[in-house]
Amino acid sequence: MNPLTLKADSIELDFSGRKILTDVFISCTQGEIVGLLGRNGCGKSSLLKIIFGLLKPAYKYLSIDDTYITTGYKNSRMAYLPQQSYLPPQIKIHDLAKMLVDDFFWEDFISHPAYIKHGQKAIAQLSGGEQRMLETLMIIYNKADFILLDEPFTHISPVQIEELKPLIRLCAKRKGIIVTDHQYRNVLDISDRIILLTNGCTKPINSIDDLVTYNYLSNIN
Ligand SMILES: Nc1ncnc2c1ncn2[C@@H]1O[C@H](COP(=O)(O)OP(=O)(O)OP(=O)(O)O)[C@@H](O)[C@H]1O
Repeated sequence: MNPLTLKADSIELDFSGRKILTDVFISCTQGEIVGLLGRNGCGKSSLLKIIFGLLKPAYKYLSIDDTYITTGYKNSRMAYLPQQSYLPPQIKIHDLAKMLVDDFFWEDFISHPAYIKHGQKAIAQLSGGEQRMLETLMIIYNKADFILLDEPFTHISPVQIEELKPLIRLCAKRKGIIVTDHQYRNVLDISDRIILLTNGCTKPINSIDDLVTYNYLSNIN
């Protein structure tokens, strides 16, 4: 089957007259990971919410394989990891996973050390990092064609980030993934392409020097 392509184009968002997004184009094809970088408050989370359908902008054009779609969440085309934890505190990980994880990935999920250790616990019994790891796994192992990840590495310790990155890469063999995180080196590591959001506009990044040119990095370190 041919890989599908998600496109988000001409997005315009303002909050109380303050322009946040003015000239946005981002695409993602199944099989690739697109890294979305940008300074605090530039609109990365807003953009992912618009694509998923949680935030209504003044204007947007969203399509999958050039067919217009109204929201990403409809028909389970997309799965979304929000910046803030989304899990209901009293539900057991195993029960949530049964609803979220695709059969294709079930064995991978239940053989992960985080599930083996915490699968029978309720969310409220987990630390912030344990929660983040499990909610990220449940999203990347969802059956959706496209995955939107807002800060998957936050609260996760370095060793576990190194374990998580190859799993995200592996999932991208079947899915298109858009990921944003302030741990830009981890984003660079796993991404096939980088898009920078700056002054409301998206800029394709061709080299790390571009990140300095656009004032995302102060120097290359
Ligand atoms: N519901 C809202 N009402 C008003 N302003 C908002 C709302 N949500 C976000 N904003 C503002 O819009 C801008 C973009 O916010 P957003 O959360 O998308 O940025 P971000 O790039 O994800 O930031 P960070 O990297 O700090 O998480 C910010 O200035 C924020 O204060």
